Amino acid sequence: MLIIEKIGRISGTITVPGDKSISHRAVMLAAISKGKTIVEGFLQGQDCLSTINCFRSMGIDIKQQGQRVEIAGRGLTGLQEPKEVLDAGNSGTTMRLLSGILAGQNFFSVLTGDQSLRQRPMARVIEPLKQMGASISGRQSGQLAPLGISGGGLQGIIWETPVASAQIKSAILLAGLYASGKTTVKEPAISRDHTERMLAAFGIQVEREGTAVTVRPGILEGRHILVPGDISSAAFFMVAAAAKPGSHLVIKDVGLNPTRTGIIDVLRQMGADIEIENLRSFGGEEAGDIIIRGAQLKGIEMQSEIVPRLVDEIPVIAVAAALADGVTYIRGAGELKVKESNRLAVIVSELRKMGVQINELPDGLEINGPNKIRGAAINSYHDHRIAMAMAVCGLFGEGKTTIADSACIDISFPGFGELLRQIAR
Ligand SMILES: O=C(O)C1=C[C@@H](OP(=O)(O)O)[C@@H](O)[C@H](O)C1
Ligand SMILES: C=C(OP(=O)(O)O)C(=O)O
Repeated sequence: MLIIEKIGRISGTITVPGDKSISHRAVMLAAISKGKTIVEGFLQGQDCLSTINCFRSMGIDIKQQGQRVEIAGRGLTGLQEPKEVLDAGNSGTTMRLLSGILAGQNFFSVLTGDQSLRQRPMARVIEPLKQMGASISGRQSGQLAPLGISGGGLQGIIWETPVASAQIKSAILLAGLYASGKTTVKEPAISRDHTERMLAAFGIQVEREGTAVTVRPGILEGRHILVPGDISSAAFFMVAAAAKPGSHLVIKDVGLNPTRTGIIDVLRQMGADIEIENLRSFGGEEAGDIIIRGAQLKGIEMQSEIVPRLVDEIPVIAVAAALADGVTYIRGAGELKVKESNRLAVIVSELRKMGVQINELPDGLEINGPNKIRGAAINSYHDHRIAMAMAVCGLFGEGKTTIADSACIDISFPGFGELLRQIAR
C-alpha cells in the first residue's frame, strides 16, 4: 500500500523510466529483424516484461540486464510455434501488436492476459487481421481474449478505423509486413506514431499521407535503440509540480514526440509554467528536458481533438483540474472506458472520496475547482494510471491518503513511490 501525505512543494532534478510504447516496439521489431539489436533505456515495467516473455516463448534469445536488452533477431519468419499460451498480462499493447505479428505466422498460437485485459475489446484488431486472411477466434464471437490465431497467407488491405488508436494501427501495419502488396491504415486523427518511426529505422518503407500510413513488406535489420523517458510517466510529476506554487522540477531526457505532447499543451493552457530545454533527436524520436515551476492553475475546456495526444494522461489531468480555479471540461475521452479499468467512472468515484466536485459526461468529465482536497482510502482498481494520479492528488490533501493495491504501479513505472519521496518537500 502506498501512503501519501500533504507536501509543501516539489523540487529537484530527475529522470523517469523509459517509454513504454517504444520499449514494446523495440523488442517486437528486433525479434523479427535480421541480426542483433541492443536496446538501452528499456522500461522494466511488467507490461514490457510480458512482451519479452512472449517472444522468448517463440524461441527468441533475449538477454535483459536492467535497462539494457540484447535481442538476437531471427528474421521475419524465424519465430517458432509457442508450446505454451502466450500471456500478455495487463498489457493491451502487447496483446494487440502481437496479434498483428502472429497473424503473419504459419503456426497456431493462443494469446491471453489478466482479468482486466480479457475484458478489453479485441474485435477492433481481429476484424482487420481476419480480412487480411488470418484465422482468429476469441471469446464472445472474437471480441475478447483468449485469442486463438492461425496466421499466414495474408493480403494487404486498406483499413479505415473509426478510433484513433496506435494499437489498432500498429497491429495492422505489423501484419502488413507479412502481406502481399501494400497495407494502409487510415485513422480519424493521428495516434502515436512510434511504430511508423521505428519501422522506418529498421529499414522498412513507410509512407504517410495525412492520417493514412502505408507499409510494404521488407526486411528489417537489427540496430541500436535508445529509449527516451516516458512522457506519460513524467506527466504525474509535471502535474504535481505545476499545481503546487513554489515548486521547481526538472525532468531530463523525456520523449517529446509531437504525437505524445498533449499534456504540455493542456497544462500550459491551464496556466502552467513549463519550459523545454535541450531539445534533441533520440534515435528517430525527439527528446528534451522539461522544466516546471508551480503556479495556481485555471480550468479549461479541453477539445476532443487533443485526446489521442494525451490519452493516458487524462486521469492526472483530472487531478490538475480538481486543483484549478474554475470549471474544466474533458470531452472525446470515451476510450477511457475500455482501458485497464473504466477510467472515467473510477476517476469520478475516487476523486469524489477526496472531496472533488466531479461528474461523468457521456464521453468525458466535468470538474469544478478549486477543491479543498482531503486524504482518503483510495482503490486503484488494479489500474496503474489511477494509482499514480490519485497519489498525486494525495500530495494536496489534508490528512493521509492510502492507495490500495499500489503494486500495480510497476506495470508502467517501477520506482514511482521512491522518486516521489525524492522530490517532495
Ligand atoms: O500503442 C501504444 O503503445 C499505446 C496506445 C494507446 O492505446 P490505444 O491505441 O488503445 O489508444 C495507449 O493508451 C497505450 O498506453 C499505449
Ligand atoms: C492503456 C494503457 O496501456 P495498455 O493499453 O498497453 O494496457 C496504459 O498504459 O495506460
